[in-house]
Amino acid sequence: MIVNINNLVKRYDKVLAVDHLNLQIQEGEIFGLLGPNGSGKSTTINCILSLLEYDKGSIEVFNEEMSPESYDIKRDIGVIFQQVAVFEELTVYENIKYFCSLYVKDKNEVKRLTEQAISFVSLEDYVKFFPSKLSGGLLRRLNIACGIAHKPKLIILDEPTVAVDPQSRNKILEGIKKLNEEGATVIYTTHYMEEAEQICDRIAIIDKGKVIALGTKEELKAMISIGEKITIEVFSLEQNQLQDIKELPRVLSVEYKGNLLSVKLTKGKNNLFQILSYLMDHEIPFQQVFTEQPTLNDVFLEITGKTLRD
Ligand SMILES: Nc1ncnc2c1ncn2[C@@H]1O[C@H](COP(=O)(O)OP(=O)(O)OP(=O)(O)O)[C@@H](O)[C@H]1O
Repeated sequence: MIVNINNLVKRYDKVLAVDHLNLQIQEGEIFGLLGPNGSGKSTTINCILSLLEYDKGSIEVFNEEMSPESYDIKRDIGVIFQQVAVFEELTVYENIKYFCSLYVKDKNEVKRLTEQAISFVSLEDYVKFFPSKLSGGLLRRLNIACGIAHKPKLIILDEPTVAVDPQSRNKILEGIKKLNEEGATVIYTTHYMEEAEQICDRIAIIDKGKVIALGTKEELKAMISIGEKITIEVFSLEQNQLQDIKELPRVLSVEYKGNLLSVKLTKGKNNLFQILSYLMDHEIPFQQVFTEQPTLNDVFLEITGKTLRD
């Protein structure tokens, strides 16, 4: 067990930010904390790091109780916060080297680790740049390189891709996967469900300071009734026909808006076939057809009644 959180409660005056939260994070996993803004992700991270005092509960990191003075534990943790924290007067290379040398004494080792961190976030072409000359995405990549250069066993990233361009976002996600393959355990907070699906081995969905669902993405999707979403471009549909489709086997809900018929169904064979057969039997013309698996947003919606991106 790398992190063990039991019954964590954290209040800010009247706001209950973390509400009896339990989490056990295993060695070697990329663990996602997925939840909307204000759900308590950053507060949980700050409690894990003992940067915040909490009201109740216990937190162990590497099987030891975490406290503000746990310097040995903190040495093995790399944290990347949302806010970029680098030195403006140092170049990309010098910044990473500086942060690495806070933990590593041997100069050759610092050089090797600095170069490796640069390659992890693909900043090879920018080593001589000063931070003020970097785009937002490149700056975030530099921030990450500074946090991971000393090869921590546990890497915590708090929403590292918010407002980052797609190219930098992909580099960041690829870098995190590489670090994990090399042995680091990763805690990754995000409100982007696609990212959680893309890189996380297990995901805790958080809402109002509570874990409302936990598992692999497959396990989470199996918790809900929706198995498939079918969307068909249909140009004219009568109310009674819509009702007929609603009554087909396994159909959970039907919506018809702007020439798009959207049908949610439970898992089953021939879901698409039965809907297309109905349209053809009734000589209802249709064009484009899409089918989708449920997303983590559907999981969130079914459990909480609201979407992840309100
Ligand atoms: N310093 C603070 N003082 C008072 N309330 C706070 C403070 N920090 C956070 N909160 C509140 O605690 C709750 C949890 O916030 P937190 O920042 O942990 O959520 P989050 O999931 O990380 O959201 P975000 O992605 O927006 O940072 C929210 O209601 C927030 O307004």
